[in-house]
Amino acid sequence: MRLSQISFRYRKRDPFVIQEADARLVPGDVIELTGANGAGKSTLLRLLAGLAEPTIGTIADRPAVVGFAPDRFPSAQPFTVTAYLRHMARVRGGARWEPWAERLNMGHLLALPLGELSKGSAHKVGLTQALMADPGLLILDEPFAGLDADTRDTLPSIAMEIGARGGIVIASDHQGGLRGLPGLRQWSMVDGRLKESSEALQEPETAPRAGGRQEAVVAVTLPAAELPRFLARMRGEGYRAREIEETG
Ligand SMILES: Nc1ncnc2c1ncn2[C@@H]1O[C@H](COP(=O)(O)OP(=O)(O)OP(=O)(O)O)[C@@H](O)[C@H]1O
Repeated sequence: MRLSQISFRYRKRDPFVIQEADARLVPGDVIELTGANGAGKSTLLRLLAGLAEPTIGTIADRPAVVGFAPDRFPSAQPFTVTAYLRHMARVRGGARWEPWAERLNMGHLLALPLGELSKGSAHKVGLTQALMADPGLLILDEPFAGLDADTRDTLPSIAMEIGARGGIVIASDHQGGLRGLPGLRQWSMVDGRLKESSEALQEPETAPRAGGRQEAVVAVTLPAAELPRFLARMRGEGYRAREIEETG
């Protein structure tokens, strides 16, 4: 999936909220998006999800199935959690929501009306709805906000699993909930500009450069078609691995 020089503003004459963002996302990427309040994170996520179109520039090769868990789950709907998830499963062509509800510790919530849920519980409904369709692109807006401790611990492994089977995961996060995941890409929005930290590709400053060094960075060239499987395998073995350049 590729973002080519995308800029976005909500209305003509408004200032641009996103300015000339360029990025390439490949299967297996797990990305953390940070930035100050109002920096444009939610806007960028909505553009990635296809819920808004860039004012300028293009987004190409978006995976066919997108799961999106918004910052504020719209809980003012007259359904119980079960009725809502069943409905969404039908819309998603018979997707299975029950295993996700179990994994996200939602048993005690299923009979409750959506309107009675706390922010964290409503967020779990949003997560289940986003996960059930086995998305090729999973977009999570502040997924850790208000979550209970067990679910906070579960979410990074879910993100890794989706990456390992060739999906792309991007989550805006103030809380560092995905930090420490091998190969995590770190994006930040600063004054409407998208920046990527290249931390994952640098040797730590503390690592001696020769002799008994602790880490090494290697480049591997391989057929493009094998990239998702290769990245997933490396990450599965605990290495930080990501694509660094497009060749040919
Ligand atoms: N529907 C809208 N119409 C007009 N302006 C908007 C709209 N939604 C957001 N904005 C403006 O766009 C800018 C970026 O907002 P956005 O919600 O994308 O930021 P954010 O980084 O997600 O912030 P937060 O961390 O507070 O959620 C802000 O100045 C905001 O006021």
